[in-house]
Parts: sequence; C-alpha cells; structure tokens
Amino acid sequence: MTDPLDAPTDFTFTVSATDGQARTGHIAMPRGTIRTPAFMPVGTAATVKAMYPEQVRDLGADVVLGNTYHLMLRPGPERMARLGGLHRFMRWDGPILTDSGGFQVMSLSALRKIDEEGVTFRSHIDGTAHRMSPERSIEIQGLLGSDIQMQLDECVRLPAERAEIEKAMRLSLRWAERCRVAFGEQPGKAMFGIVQGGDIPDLRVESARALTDLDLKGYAIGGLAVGEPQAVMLAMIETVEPHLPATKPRYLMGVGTPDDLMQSVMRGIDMFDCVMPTRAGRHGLAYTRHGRINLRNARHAEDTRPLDEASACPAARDYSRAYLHHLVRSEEILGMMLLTWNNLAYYQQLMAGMRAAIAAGRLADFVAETKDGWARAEA
Ligand SMILES: O=c1nc[nH]c2cc3[nH]c(NCCN4CCCCC4)nc3cc12
Repeated sequence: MTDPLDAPTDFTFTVSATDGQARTGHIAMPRGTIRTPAFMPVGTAATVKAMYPEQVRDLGADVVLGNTYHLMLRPGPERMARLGGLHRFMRWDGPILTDSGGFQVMSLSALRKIDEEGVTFRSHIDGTAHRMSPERSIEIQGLLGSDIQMQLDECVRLPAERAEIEKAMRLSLRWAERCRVAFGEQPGKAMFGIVQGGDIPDLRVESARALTDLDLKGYAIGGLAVGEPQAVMLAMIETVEPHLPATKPRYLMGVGTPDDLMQSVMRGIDMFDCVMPTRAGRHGLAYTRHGRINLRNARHAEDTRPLDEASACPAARDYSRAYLHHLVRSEEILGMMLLTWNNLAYYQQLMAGMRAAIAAGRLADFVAETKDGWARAEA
C-alpha cells in the first residue's frame, strides 16, 4: 500500500506504453493502484468464491468486482453502510468496482420490467418486489463504498432486432446522464459509462460518441459476451475503440476466456471481469499454460504431475493431477479451492505477461507463444 501521506487523492489513468492498439499503464486511486491491462476477479456476494481475500491480493489482483444486485438484496445497502462498507466487510482494502445491477436483474430475477424510470423486479432470493432507478443504483453503490461505480444501463441479449437494440441504447444514454448527475463530484472515485448498441456498428458509434461528450472518467463496453460469436464481439470493440478517448480506461464487461482477453487487449481494452476462472474452478476445470485441463476426466487418475511445475502458485505447482482428480470426483471443497486459486493465478499471470509484453513492444509474439503453449498441450 502507498504511504497515506502520498496516496493519490483523485482517479488518474496513465498510459506508460503502447503496442499497436494495446496499452499498458495504471489507474492511481486513493485505495490503491490498478495495473492495466487488469483482470478483476468477481466477488459477487462480498466474496471471491472459495478464496481468502489475502490469496486474491497475493496472486496479483489489484481490484475486485462486486454486484449491486446481489448486495442490495443481501445484506442490503443501508446495513452495509452501518457495518462500515464493503471494503471493511469483506476485508479487501484495494479498489472495488461495482456493476450497477441492471444486467443481473435481467439475468437473475423473475417478473422484471424496464421503463423510463428504472427497473422493477422481484428478488430471486425471496420474491420481494424492488425498484431501482439510475439514481438509486448510484446511491446504493455509494452506500457500499464502491470506488468505481457503473451507470445503470439496459443490456440486450443477442441476437436482437435493431429497434430493440436502439431503444435500449438510447435509454442507457439517458440513464448515463442521470447517473452522472446523481454521482456528482466524488474525488478519488469514478463513475463509468457503458457503451451499448448490440452488434450494430452505427448504434455503437452513436453510443460511444454521446458518452464521450459526458466526459466521464472511464468507459465500459457492455452488451457483449451475451451469446454472440467472438468474431462479433471483437468487431464491435474495433468499431467502438476509435470513438473512445485514448486517455481514459476501457472496460469490457463480462469477458472472458484467456483468448478473449488477449484478442481484446490487442484491440485496446484495459480492464476485464469474468466469472469464468472462478466458476470453471468450482466445476473441476483448470486453466493452465498447457491449455484447459478438465480434472474430472479419468485420464488424470494416476497422473502424478502437477498442473504446472513452473508456476508460482502452490495450487498449480504442489498438488498432483491425480489428487485434484480425486478431489473433484469426490466433490471435496478443497478441489474447488485449489482449482479456483490456480485459475485466478493463471489469469493474473496472463495479464502480467501482457503488461510486460506491451512495455517491450512484443505483444503479438507473447500472444503467439501463449497459444503455442496451449496447442502443445500434453496428451
Ligand atoms: O451491458 C452490460 N452492462 C452491465 N453489466 C454487464 C455485465 C455483463 N456480463 C456479460 N457477460 C457475462 C458472460 N459470462 C461468461 C462466463 C459464464 C457466465 C456469463 N455481459 C455483460 C454486459 C453488461
């Protein structure tokens, strides 16, 4: 942690090197510095599932993601504030970015509807009715103590008709303005806008330009990783990128696999979040420099090798595949813990490798070497 006397008082993004469209740098904030490109482990219900916060920090994560939707339902924003906020609650002293809740409402709750005022929905936990306006979403994120707050938006699942995508994109722009007013001036914190527009280039450009005019501290690209092929996702990044300010961070929401991360960093993305490494770990799947390894598979039953003897992560280096296979087949809690730890460590090693490669002007080589390692995966 930086000395409190010279901790930054505001939110400043610095690009220290570029390699093609790719950038590496850092976001300095009062609670800590975020090295970019950055991967944010998902901490949905005030925990990165199956991990101690100290482990998450030690494997190289500078920032974690929290979900407004889950935390507003349980334990509740006012209760969280009474308990000292999300950082103290979950013992994470670095920056926290919170999603605004709209996406989770649409993907998790029943009986929901969207109108100009906001979203109305029933809790997936106990069926109670809730309303969330752009203003309430920002208020909740403030009560949680979030450092980077996302605007409330409407994300349309793909494929969808132009009319539906256009309507949601325009509503999200109006909500971005309302969130900017509700957020006001909070030195050391940031509110990011979210670019929408589905898979329609002209709507994506209109959204990016209108959000840029709001002069926000950062820009997310939303409405992707919602069922479209990777090629469509990458095409939308290429469409939007030239219309976002180069001096502000770009955050691609909900993405993704290691290949998604590399392809998106090459196209100018600085921040990511995804449940993939943690969820896959709980289901017995390991991400390694040899590619994906499904530890449920019987071929690992007597394999005494670790996942990766060269890894700095004990979960990858010190346990045999045979043992991990046994834990996964036995549905032992330690299996989930070790594979989650391995996967998050691999994701952070990948981000650190990309940051160094961009600084050295060799990102294309790094990507090729990484994919080579996956291809050479052992039998
Ligand atoms: O447009 C969005 N606005 C606010 N939050 C979002 C979150 C998102 N998460 C995703 N995709 C999540 C994909 N993920 C991949 C691993 C398995 C579970 C689903 N797209 C998103 C778009 C948005």
